[in-house]
Amino acid sequence: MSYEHEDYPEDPFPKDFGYGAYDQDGLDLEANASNNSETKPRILLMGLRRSGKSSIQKVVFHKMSPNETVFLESTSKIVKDDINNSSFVQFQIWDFPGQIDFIKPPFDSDMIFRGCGALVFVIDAKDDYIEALRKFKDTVIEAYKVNPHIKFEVFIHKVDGISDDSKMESQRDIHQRSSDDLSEAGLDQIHLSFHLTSIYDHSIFEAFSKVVQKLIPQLPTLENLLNIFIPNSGIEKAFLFDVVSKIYIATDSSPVDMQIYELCCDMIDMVIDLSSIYSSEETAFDSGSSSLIKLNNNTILYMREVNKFLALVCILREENFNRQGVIDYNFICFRDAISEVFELRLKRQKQLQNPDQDDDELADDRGLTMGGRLNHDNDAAAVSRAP
Ligand SMILES: Nc1nc2c(ncn2[C@@H]2O[C@H](COP(=O)(O)OP(=O)(O)OP(=O)(O)O)[C@@H](O)[C@H]2O)c(=O)[nH]1
Repeated sequence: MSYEHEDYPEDPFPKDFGYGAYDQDGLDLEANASNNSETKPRILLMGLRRSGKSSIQKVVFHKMSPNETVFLESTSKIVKDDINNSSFVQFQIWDFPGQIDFIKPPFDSDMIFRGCGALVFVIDAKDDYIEALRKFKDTVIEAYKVNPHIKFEVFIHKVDGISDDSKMESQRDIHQRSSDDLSEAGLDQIHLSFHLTSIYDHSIFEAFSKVVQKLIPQLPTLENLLNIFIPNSGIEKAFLFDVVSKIYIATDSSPVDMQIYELCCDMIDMVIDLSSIYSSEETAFDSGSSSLIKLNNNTILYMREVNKFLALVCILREENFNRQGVIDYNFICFRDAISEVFELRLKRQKQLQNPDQDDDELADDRGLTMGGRLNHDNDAAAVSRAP
């Protein structure tokens, strides 16, 4: 993970300065559009001042403790953060200062929104949100004009300490008002999702998981693999975690129970903490990493490393763990399938960067997609071959 700043000059709006048009080295980013980091999907964090944007980014991606965020200073420049946790989790987060007017020059909306995958708009639920909704509407209208494929994600934030009833009421009201505003503007068809979040619990990780998942083109394949793996292994639920950020990049199709998700996050924290104490390696998480926790309700949490960045955490009934051999065998099939998806993705990325690649290589890729073991049925067969 790297961290980049884009310093504002003395005058925040000099004529030749468009937001984001230049990186910290003064390079013209548009001219460098083929540069790898610039072709990564971009997640924009926008919202009014002090709504909690920087706190979210620091807590989720930089392991800052929520209490420390009270000391964060107001953001005065766009902060770009490159997230390179794994081949699946690769994007840039741009944290915008709350005081920026996202629609008026010199804000270069064309440049900002064109490469954007998701726009996270943070609304402080503890504050009066009418002004925030007005800004949200203006931002969506402008962003949609430039890029109709953007996913708009509203985080109704700081809901800690608010009763469940008030949370639901705020969500209903914000949903209603923003949908009305946008349909008035003729934008009924946009992709709009709402999440109740707080940095003081796991809701922010859950919400970010959903945002990131929508940017992973291989998500349906990963979900299919999990849907095949689980019933054949006597497992109730499984999450594929990005270990560094604790966001889950895929899960099977059964509903997500927040308490189970929190237990899985805690398990990952515990494994990483213990491994860093006892491991002499630079990376505490390696191919031998696995962990088993028996809960007092006859349930087991079982974690296995998938690769350096990904872990599979499964929840199953204690009696089903008697057949650990089956689970481990099926897990190896699952892990192999994931690495094939990885390879395919890398090939595709190379291809995008080098569109002149010859046709034979293209044909190879198509063969892998159609005939490789990632084919749903083939994998079912592979998994059910388990002893
Ligand atoms: N109670 C509560 N406070 C939060 C939460 N998230 C952030 N805060 C607090 O909100 C304040 C503002 O947070 P920032 O992250 O600086 O807000 P920002 O949107 O980046 O602000 P600007 O940089 O001015 O645009 C800080 O004191 C945080 O501790 C949350 O989930 N719950």
